[in-house]
Amino acid sequence: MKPQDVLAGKSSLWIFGYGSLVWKPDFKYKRSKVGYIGGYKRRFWHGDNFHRGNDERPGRVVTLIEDDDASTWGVAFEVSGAQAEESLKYLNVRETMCGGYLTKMVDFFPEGEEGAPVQALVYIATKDNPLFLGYATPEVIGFQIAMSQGKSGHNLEYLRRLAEFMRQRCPRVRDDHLFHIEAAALRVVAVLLAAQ
Ligand SMILES: N[C@@H](CCC(=O)N[C@@H](CS)C(=O)NCC(=O)O)C(=O)O
Repeated sequence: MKPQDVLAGKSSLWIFGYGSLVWKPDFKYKRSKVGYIGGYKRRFWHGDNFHRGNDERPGRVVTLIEDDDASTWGVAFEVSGAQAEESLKYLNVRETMCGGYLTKMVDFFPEGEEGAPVQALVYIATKDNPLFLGYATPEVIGFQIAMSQGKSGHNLEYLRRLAEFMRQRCPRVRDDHLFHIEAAALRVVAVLLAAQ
């Protein structure tokens, strides 16, 4: 796949989303497919002081951490021609608000399709990103998410919509990290409501 062919509309580019992109791509695309990439685990280890948090109280969003034994489920979006140009321009702005994400081409395996994987572009926030927060327990992450909000909305919305996507579109996939954090965040909300 040559970039000039994608921009000329002669071939397509697939963009893999695994965080907010699965429920809010906010760019035009030809079609989308649910599926997974191998060699990475999704973790709420990246800070966000814009979309879902601020400088005083950064939110937590997901990134991908290399792990040969892991896979991450999400959605790949097919773009071509003007759509490709517009989506890449848009994502470069959206993702750089969180300190910037690297881009990589990875093998994407569409659900239910036997053939060869599709090459897809993925945005990854690496450990040397200034906003990288790294490991914390589900309780700590859940608390941070329950208490953060930014210009795109509350961090809880980000968490709940990703969890809902996994429950509805990938019901057979086990994602303990995601669901333990969701349960922890909801416990914080319950305590705050009870204290009112
Ligand atoms: N690269 C991730 C997106 C990670 C992510 O959620 N990035 C934040 C920026 S740090 C975002 O787009 N937030 C938009 C929002 O929270 O509405 C994906 O493939 O879904």
